[in-house]
Amino acid sequence: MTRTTAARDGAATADGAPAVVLREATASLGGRPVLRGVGLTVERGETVALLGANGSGKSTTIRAVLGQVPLTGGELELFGTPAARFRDWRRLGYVPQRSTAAAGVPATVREVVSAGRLARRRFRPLGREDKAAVRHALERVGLADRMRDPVDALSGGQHQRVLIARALAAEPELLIMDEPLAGVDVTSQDVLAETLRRQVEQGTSVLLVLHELGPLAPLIDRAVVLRDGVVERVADPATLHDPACHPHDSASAAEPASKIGTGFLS
Ligand SMILES: Nc1ncnc2c1ncn2[C@@H]1O[C@H](COP(=O)(O)OP(=O)(O)OP(=O)(O)O)[C@@H](O)[C@H]1O
Repeated sequence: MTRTTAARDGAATADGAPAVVLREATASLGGRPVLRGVGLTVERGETVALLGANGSGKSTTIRAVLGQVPLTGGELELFGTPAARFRDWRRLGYVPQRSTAAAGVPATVREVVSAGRLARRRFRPLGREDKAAVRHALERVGLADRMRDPVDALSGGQHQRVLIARALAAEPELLIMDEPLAGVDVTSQDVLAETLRRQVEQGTSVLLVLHELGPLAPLIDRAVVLRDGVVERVADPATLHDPACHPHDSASAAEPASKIGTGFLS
């Protein structure tokens, strides 16, 4: 069964509403409008990339989906429920930008990943099933052998893998990631791509902010390109390397389209 078919079949189940529907969403930060009418849908089982230049509103959009930035207008629905009534936040997993998470925290790899399971347990002690989920998540990202190490002893790419394992340990139905490849070497990028591919195969919906498509390109179902807080374009994966997808990328204006395959809006 193809991923698309799986998603379609998922949509036929009782709980088949899209993972995310954002309609005409507006939001302000520091008194300034940052989102100016963003529309975005992530169907069940779909992987959607948010692209756009620096400051276009990508992180703010996903923070709005996570309920961290209040909407001043428009609508947000999660799994078919208006955000104001949505309580099942454990269905969402979040991988923040690396620089903002777990830096300087005196914790082991296992403790950080276990934290991803705690919300699901409503902060009761972890049971056998939880511990197995933590180990499984660490195996997924190739760090099972480092679980007793302090997170501060890891490289940047390994650190990123820990944050992804933390989100995976909660077994989310929707995984939201903010620039998961930023500052990550090619080997770790490949590990992350493989981890994500297996997750998507199991039906997880994914919304992620990217600057570089890199090894994640084959996983992307749709790319939503933001500009100045509005959706400038929704691109089909087949056109992702089309220079028209990123008209504000100075490199794309200067180089032939065939050279743009390795980067996107960067
Ligand atoms: N806490 C804040 N207070 C005020 N303005 C903010 C705040 N956070 C972000 N902004 C502004 O909101 C706009 C959108 O920021 P956002 O982080 O969503 O952009 P982005 O597309 O994710 O950018 P980047 O690619 O640089 O990460 C920017 O102009 C930014 O300066």
